[in-house]
Amino acid sequence: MPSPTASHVVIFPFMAQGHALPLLDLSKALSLQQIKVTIITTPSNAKSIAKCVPNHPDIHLHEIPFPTINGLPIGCENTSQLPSLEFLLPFLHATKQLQKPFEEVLETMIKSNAPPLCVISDFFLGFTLASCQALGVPRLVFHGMSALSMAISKSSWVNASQINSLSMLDPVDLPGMKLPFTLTKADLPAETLNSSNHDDPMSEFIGEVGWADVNSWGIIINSFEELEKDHISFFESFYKNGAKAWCLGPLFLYDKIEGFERSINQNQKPSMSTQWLDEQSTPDSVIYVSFGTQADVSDSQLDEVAFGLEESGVPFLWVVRSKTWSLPSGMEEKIKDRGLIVSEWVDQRQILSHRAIGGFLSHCGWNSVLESVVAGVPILAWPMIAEQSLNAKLIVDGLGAGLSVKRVQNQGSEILVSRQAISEGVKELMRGQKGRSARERAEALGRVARRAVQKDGSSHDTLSNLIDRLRAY
Ligand SMILES: O=c1ccn([C@@H]2O[C@H](COP(=O)(O)OP(=O)(O)O[C@H]3O[C@H](CO)[C@@H](O)[C@H](O)[C@H]3O)[C@@H](O)[C@H]2O)c(=O)[nH]1
Repeated sequence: MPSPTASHVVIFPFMAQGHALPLLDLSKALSLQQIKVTIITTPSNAKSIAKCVPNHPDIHLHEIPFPTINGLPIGCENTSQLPSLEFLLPFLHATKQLQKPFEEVLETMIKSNAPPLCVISDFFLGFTLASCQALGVPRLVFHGMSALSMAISKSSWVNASQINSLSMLDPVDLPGMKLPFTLTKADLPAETLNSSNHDDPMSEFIGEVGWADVNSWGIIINSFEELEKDHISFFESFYKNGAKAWCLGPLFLYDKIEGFERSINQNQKPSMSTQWLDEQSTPDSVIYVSFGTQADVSDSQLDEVAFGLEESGVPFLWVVRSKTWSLPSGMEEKIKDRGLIVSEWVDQRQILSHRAIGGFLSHCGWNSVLESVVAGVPILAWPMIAEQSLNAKLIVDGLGAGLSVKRVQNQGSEILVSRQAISEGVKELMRGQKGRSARERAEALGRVARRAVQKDGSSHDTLSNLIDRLRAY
């Protein structure tokens, strides 16, 4: 049992940028509340984490070795290093072997009279619950998604047999849930409809970590109450033992709070993207294009993006992750005065807040959605995998802060977006009336989001309440 004076939290992020980054920002939020943080991670992830968390006396990294298993390339310690998403399941199974070293870290803390107030660990690291329960430490689970998406996913998992009898574009009604948009079966993450398929290994894994999820002490949500208040109690109803959901976001805003700005070397040259954006003299004139860290986009689809951006006539900054793709021939010459394509990691938050950026063609990962909204940048939504369709529906239909790119399902399962659809969507977002009104909505929402983490804001107060509850546990 943690002592009432303990002021120490253990954070164990999943090894994927979209999941880890918000928890690193949470460590900064906690240290602002005089809470010490130990971040548990593996050696290669520790190197990138060290670049993101400031050199702060209250934030420590503790490394545990990543296991070597058959079916996973050696040295692969982060989903961004996987050759393709096909390796995700072996990767997820490998992380289960982190249980023993994780438990040893907790045991050492307890033996040395420094038990943590709680462990905050990712949904995918379900094994942490058993260790926490055995050692009497509360586990808070973190999903990286909004409460709305989580509530829809959990309800669809429970109601899968009824939903499976519908056709893809039929509206889905989830009992007890008030949705801010019309939901169809096509919007739902594939795994959520597989709950009764015991032969599907991914569903089996989700079922396993899902059990640990609902038996956790609480849930950390990277979102803010003003956005989620209509779904929180429905979401909490899936949890046992009265677990509470704590909306603490947008967590990345803690990165900007005084004392925690990522250390910037004054002599360091601005990045190529920043230099290029600085040269764009018209505010809101450039569209930023990025599809996150997980989705695999085929080379032929990337060709369509290139042609679509070129046809739109709109200046663009595009981050491409593919190692195999190159620009179609003749394209470099056509776009050289109007577009910048980069293949390295960029500071997306900084880019979105640049005055030249006026729109974001995005896959709608939840972090990107939050970062765009906070910057007052409307989204051209192109969801690809996981719960991204739900985020896209929320931003476009629920909040009016974006537009949808037109997607067409071809004969196979691939969804193709044509160059015309990209060009039309980009032009409407950047220069059309619908884009203008989406920008106004994004700006208004951004103001609410920023207020949430300020003193007396909803997320700020919720964090203080959470710490009080943990101290009283
Ligand atoms: O060059 C880059 C690329 C990405 N990022 C950052 O990386 C994060 C990416 O997160 P997100 O936009 O959520 O995309 P993914 O990592 O692809 O998202 C995964 O994780 C999300 C959070 O759980 C889910 O919503 C998505 O469906 C899932 O694919 C964001 O903070 C970006 O700012 C950069 O800073 N620079």
